[in-house]
Amino acid sequence: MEEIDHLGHERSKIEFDVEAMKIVWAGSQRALEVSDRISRLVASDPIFRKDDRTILSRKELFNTTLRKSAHAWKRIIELRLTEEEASRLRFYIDQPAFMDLHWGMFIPAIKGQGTEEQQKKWLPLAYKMQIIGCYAQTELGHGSNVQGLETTATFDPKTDEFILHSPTLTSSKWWPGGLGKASTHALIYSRLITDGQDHGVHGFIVQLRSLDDHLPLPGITIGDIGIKFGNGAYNSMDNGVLRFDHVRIPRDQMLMRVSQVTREGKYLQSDVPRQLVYGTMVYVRQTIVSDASCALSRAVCIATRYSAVRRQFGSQDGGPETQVIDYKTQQNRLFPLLASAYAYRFVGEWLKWLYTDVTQRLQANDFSTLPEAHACTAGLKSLTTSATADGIEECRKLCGGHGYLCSSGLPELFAVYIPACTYEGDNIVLLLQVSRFLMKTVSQLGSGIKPVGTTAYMGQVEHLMQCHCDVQRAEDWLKPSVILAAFQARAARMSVACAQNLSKFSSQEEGFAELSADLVEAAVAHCQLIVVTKYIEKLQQAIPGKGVKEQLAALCNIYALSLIHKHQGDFLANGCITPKQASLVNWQLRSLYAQVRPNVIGLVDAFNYTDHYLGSILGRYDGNVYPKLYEEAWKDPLNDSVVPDGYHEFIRPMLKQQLRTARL
Ligand SMILES: CCCCCCCCCCCCCCC/C=C/C(=O)SCCNC(=O)CCNC(=O)[C@H](O)C(C)(C)COP(=O)(O)OP(=O)(O)OC[C@H]1O[C@@H](n2cnc3c(N)ncnc32)[C@H](O)[C@@H]1OP(=O)(O)O
Ligand SMILES: Cc1cc2nc3c(=O)[nH]c(=O)nc-3n(C[C@H](O)[C@H](O)[C@H](O)COP(=O)(O)OP(=O)(O)OC[C@H]3O[C@@H](n4cnc5c(N)ncnc54)[C@H](O)[C@@H]3O)c2cc1C
Repeated sequence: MEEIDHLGHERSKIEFDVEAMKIVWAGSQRALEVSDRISRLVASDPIFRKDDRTILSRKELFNTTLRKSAHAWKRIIELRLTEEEASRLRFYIDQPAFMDLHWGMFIPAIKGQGTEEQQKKWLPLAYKMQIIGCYAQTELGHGSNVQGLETTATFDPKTDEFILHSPTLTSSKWWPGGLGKASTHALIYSRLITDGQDHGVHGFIVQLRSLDDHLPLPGITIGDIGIKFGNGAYNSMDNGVLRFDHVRIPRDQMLMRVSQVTREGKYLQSDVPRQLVYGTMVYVRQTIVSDASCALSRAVCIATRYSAVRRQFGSQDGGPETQVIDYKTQQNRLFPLLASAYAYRFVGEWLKWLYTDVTQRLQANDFSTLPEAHACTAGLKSLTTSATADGIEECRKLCGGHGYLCSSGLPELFAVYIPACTYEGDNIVLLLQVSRFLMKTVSQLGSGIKPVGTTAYMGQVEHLMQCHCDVQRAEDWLKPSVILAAFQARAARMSVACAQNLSKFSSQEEGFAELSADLVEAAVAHCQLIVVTKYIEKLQQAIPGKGVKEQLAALCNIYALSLIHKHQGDFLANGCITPKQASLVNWQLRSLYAQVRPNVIGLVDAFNYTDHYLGSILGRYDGNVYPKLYEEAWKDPLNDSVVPDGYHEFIRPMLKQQLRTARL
């Protein structure tokens, strides 16, 4: 039967080159080719099916994780996939798994914190999957406060070993993904003790399970921490609990790039800053920003396609009702999310560059950009994950009742995504790190130290404190210089206000505690400025393809102006814009929505997601929503029998009872 494209009418209206936009989204022609090929490979392989995931029991679900991971590894070897292709394969399989932690944290931690010798020993084993590793930092009692971890690694000079021990219940490792059932090894973060002296938290490679029968090694208690939020979702991951009872490991299993313990038990600190122990988190936070653009774009793709299919009200003379995407309220909720997905894509690209740059500098013993890399990764991770979690939920609501069905794909996407606001650093805790960085920058302004990088704008603080926005007509809001000036003035004024208020407290610590809510808002303003700046910089590059740059520019303006509208309290209270200018923002937004409206289906098609990856009936490429929703309902196990299993036991006696009561 010929397939009908129910969105064909929408596609016929698109005014730009969607294929060229796909390249921009993917990052390059080659990246698009890899993504396209691998996503189709996954979609066509029945082992990677996921449409039944929300109705599987926990054990069945975990079993599919093991089966999919083993099959993925087999395909990686058979097809001789490169590291990039293998990582795309895991991405499109789209099921959280111990492999994510093995490749995403265990290996990067050894690379970042291990000596050359340690890397030579452990990396080949890990690359060949002859060991499976996880990243075990968090404990039952401490997650955010890494310095508060309680697990101890005490050096025993007699045997040249460390003794790993969990002294209290709260010192139990708790949460690490892959720890519960799959990992054979872990990177354990614990307090290093030599000669009775506590040197703080360090990383150790520890074998947990036998490589022959997978049983825990002596002294190790290990298991899964239990079911998490939502059906399917993150429950495919074996987040674990682990306790040590005086477990011995050789001395050379402490990661020794940052500091060393000699054979004699002497503790030596190298020139490398101590914060490098936190380096793996910086790396992962950077990847999480790009992941946010993937998760948000996925939800937006579903909500946009469905909004073009769905019709409510407005039928005239028996004609079709109005597509819900044509309601201005729908556009006002949806289009800023579409714009955010693109904005996070570009800031994610930039952050990747920043991370690569800082890594190269670290290798050359230049640590000067580490504080900025920490602040940017922490802040942008926080900003993008919070907005994405909220955005996915908004997309569910944009799809009305059908968005609440698991077959819309949105409940599972939400459930799997929301812990991103917590893992790799609670979002508020991370914003407080950004605000510390900002307060330090402000305090150094008078001392001749010139702010650079993302805080360079603070160098013009005197101007930014008193400048006025010169918008007079709605179109003035389309000028990048006007947008940047408003965001810079807002960020600078909020930071300076915090710094001035901090100086009123007798100690910095007390001030930070009291003003933490304001400090978090100043950090958000700074991070939003970074996203807007990087988007505007992206538009200054050559971008080929008919109409592509114009669409991207419209989305950039929607992103920036919708933020000004949402946070107009900040902009008005700090005198960055006037009430009249705030109302002109809305006029301009409405006109931008009209400009992108004919193109929105093209803008989500440019994500190039397969129906398998989207996992949503509402977001199907062909828009054939209703017949497929109807078909899907009958697949529910409740519909296996016409009369439910419990009828004779529960329904029938109740009905009969009611009959007797009625006769009485
Ligand atoms: C539908 C299906 C979809 C399927 C999708 C499938 C895909 C999903 C797969 C996703 C996989 C994701 C897996 C997630 C795995 C999660 C792992 C984890 O969560 S690991 C644990 C992470 N833990 C944290 O992030 C803890 C947060 N806490 C901290 O980072 C720190 O403790 C702290 C920074 C908050 C505080 O540290 P402390 O030492 O107490 O700090 P100070 O504030 O005193 O700072 C001292 C000094 O150091 C600087 N600093 C701090 N951190 C860093 C750093 N990382 N790098 C560089 N510098 C750092 C700080 O700025 C201070 O500097 P100073 O100059 O002294 O001011
Ligand atoms: C799905 C998932 C996967 C994970 N995977 C791993 C893993 O693989 N390996 C690993 O080691 N860990 C992992 N974690 C643990 C994760 O890193 C921690 O949960 C996270 O760092 C937050 O720490 P916490 O749980 O201690 O939160 P808490 O710090 O206890 O936070 C509780 C509340 O207190 C607030 N708060 C805390 N400190 C402050 C402060 N100074 N100022 C103001 N407010 C504050 C927070 O904002 C939050 O609202 C995972 C967690 C989840 C949910």
